[in-house]
Amino acid sequence: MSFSQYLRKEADAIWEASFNHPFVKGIGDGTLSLENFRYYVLQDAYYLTHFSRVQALGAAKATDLATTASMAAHAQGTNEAELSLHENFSKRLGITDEERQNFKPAPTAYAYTSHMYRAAQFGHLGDIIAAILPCYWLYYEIGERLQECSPEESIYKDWIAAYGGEWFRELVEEQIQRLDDIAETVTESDRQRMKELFITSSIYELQFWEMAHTLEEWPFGNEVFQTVTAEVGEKA
Ligand SMILES: Cc1ncc(C[n+]2csc(CCO)c2C)c(N)n1
Repeated sequence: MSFSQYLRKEADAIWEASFNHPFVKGIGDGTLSLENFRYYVLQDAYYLTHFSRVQALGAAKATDLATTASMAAHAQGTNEAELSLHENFSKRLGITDEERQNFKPAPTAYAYTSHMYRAAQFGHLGDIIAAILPCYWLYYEIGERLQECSPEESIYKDWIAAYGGEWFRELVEEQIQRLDDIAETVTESDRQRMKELFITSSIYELQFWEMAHTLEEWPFGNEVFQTVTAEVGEKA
């Protein structure tokens, strides 16, 4: 069994919980409220900004030029593909620039992106791929599972179409192959760490749906977050 297949198996119960989460089910059957989806879109735009930076850190950590170029292309792709999807949704959902400027990430969005930066800070390219692969792969499997669904809400139809598409499968397969190639050349303790990063990201993916389902907020209010961001010079 390949390393990626092994990780997929180990994460199966967590992924099943994502497939069955009311937010995901609600996209499929169209019962998800637009208030929750709107909240998700705002949090996800924040997530994607940082995801793209982590991909770029992967480009910097690669040890051959072809991989550097490919990871950089992925970082650019996140901006083009994902954020253009978001721009489209934002217009349709009436999200204003002011709302974006005053936006504060919820605890889970902050924790998930922090987890990916941790992999990038302390790990090698294999750690970064292990931490970001569930984002690609889980969304692809969700897209596949929802292909047959035809929710009345056209925003949800477009969301399903985006992740079930062929262009997306190629991106996912490329990153799976990269993970398996790296896994063959590293030590057992490296593989153990990569597994933990993959599982942790899988759990955060599940928590991300839950965050949007519950419209999660910071205890004591979002103002607390202004102090956190001021400390680390956060701009995004
Ligand atoms: C929380 C969260 N997780 C995964 C994705 C999906 N995604 C984000 S970047 C990327 C790779 C390039 O498209 C993919 C598949 C998302 N949007 N939000």
